[in-house]
Amino acid sequence: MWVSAFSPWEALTYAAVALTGYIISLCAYRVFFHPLAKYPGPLSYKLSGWPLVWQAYKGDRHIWHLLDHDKYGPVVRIAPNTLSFNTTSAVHAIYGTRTANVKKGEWYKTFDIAAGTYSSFTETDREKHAIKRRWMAPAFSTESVKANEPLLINIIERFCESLKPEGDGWGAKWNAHQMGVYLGFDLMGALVFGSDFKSVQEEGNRDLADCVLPAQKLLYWLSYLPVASLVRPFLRSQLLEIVGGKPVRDNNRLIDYGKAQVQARRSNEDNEKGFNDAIDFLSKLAYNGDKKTGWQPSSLDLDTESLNMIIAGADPFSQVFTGTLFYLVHNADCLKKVTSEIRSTFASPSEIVSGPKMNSCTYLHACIEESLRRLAPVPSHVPRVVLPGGTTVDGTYLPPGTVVGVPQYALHHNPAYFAAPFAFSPERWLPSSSNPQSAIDEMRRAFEPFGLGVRGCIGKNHAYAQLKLSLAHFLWRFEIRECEGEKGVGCGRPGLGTGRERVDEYQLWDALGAVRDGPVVEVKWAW
Ligand code: HEM
Repeated sequence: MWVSAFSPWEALTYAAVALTGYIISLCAYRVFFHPLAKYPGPLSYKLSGWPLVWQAYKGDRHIWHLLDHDKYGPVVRIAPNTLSFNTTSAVHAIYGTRTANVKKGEWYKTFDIAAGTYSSFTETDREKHAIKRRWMAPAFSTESVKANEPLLINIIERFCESLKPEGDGWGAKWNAHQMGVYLGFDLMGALVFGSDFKSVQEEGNRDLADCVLPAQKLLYWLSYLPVASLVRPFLRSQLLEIVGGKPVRDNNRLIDYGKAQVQARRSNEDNEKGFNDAIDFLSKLAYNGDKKTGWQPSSLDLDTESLNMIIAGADPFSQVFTGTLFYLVHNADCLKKVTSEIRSTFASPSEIVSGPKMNSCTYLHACIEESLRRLAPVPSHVPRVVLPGGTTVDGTYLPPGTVVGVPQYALHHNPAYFAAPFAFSPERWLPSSSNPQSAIDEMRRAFEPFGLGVRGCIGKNHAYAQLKLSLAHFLWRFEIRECEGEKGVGCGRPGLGTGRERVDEYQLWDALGAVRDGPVVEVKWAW
């Protein structure tokens, strides 16, 4: 009866009016009455989360964070419910304190769920995460780093061997980004699975290593979709393989490789009886649980964690290894200093191991720190959600449900903390009469390439060991230069996009890690 009071046309008109009214009220609420209404930011960010999706899709989020902080100040509203801070006090309040009333939120849930469950990286429940972190700690201890070192050195030496030119002159050109990806994957394959991928040496073996970045890029922008929760259940489906294409298939291939490895461990009786002395992470994790609670990992936990470790470990390593080479070939003085330090410290490659001699290479360490600062390997805001009861950041109360974060790239280039922030200057990390230790300590508070606190990087010790060993072995053996005729690959340039004009800056396209290219280099045996 009631329905017949309206013609279809009238019903459609009323529905359109109601929808328009709803959208106008929502916009007005978000701009004028929302609890975050007082914070500055572009109008488009206040109205909707779609600008973030677009920035994530384009890989430019970190650049927009930096530009927005330059324009609007230390706190910017980057989405209706999200604030970005650019201060040391905020980074410690949000990530660094065990008592911070925040947790990882829904955003993380898209990443490795296709493998079956949440990993230590994506688990949002604080208790469950603490269990996983205790379970994984032995694999990431200092002893474990030392025990794995011969394995890593073997892979690094093979990497150097495969780059060695035939004669005394300069060898064939190679793309440092690509070779860095293969080295990173080979190192992590050995650590996580005990596998010898040989992706550096054999082109036919590069299939899996080539999967990491495209898969990460896809998951990154998908995770920002306002409808991400609707997409998640389909991540492992054939439908998404058709719609998402190669990146989805790549992600699934990585998962399948991990699953096969887990199954091999699970069906190995020696392993089960504890007879296997393999030191790879998976062997360590497969038959150990959390001693405190008695929790034991399921096969799904292992599938997911192995995927997580290979991605979380391989890509940032490659990024920093290649990025350091980029900044060294573009800064001849730094290259000269670091090579002479390495060659005068170690008499031969067989001496290049972790220990007092490596620790004495302070310039090498400073070059790595400076690359970590410039690259900011996880360059954008990684979000935390405020829990019931709210929290206070930089003197302002934030209500429960607010999403907060500090973008690494913006913080690492904040002139309030780093003088000449776009200069590559390892010297800033070394004490001298004009650079007292107290100033370095203060600067270090704004330096967070591995994150901070309970959700900070569990692989930090492994990462430093891998970076130092790889760079020291490589630079001991080789002279390196950018290839004539291929100069500028990886550099910024006018016309490349907003914020990408600096010619001496290694360009990253943010994908939680980062897509990048070059430099194209050639090497010569140094001895
Ligand atoms: C240069 C190398 C590396 C950098 C810059 C880096 C950076 C980071 C950052 C910033 C986070 C926190 C992310 C967040 O809050 O969302 C993180 C977490 C993590 N990283 Fe790394 N990482 C590196 C190497 C590694 C390696 C080698 C491994 C494994 C062997 C690893 C495993 C992990 C794991 C498992 C987490 C999650 C920790 C948790 O939430 O408990 N990372 N990493």
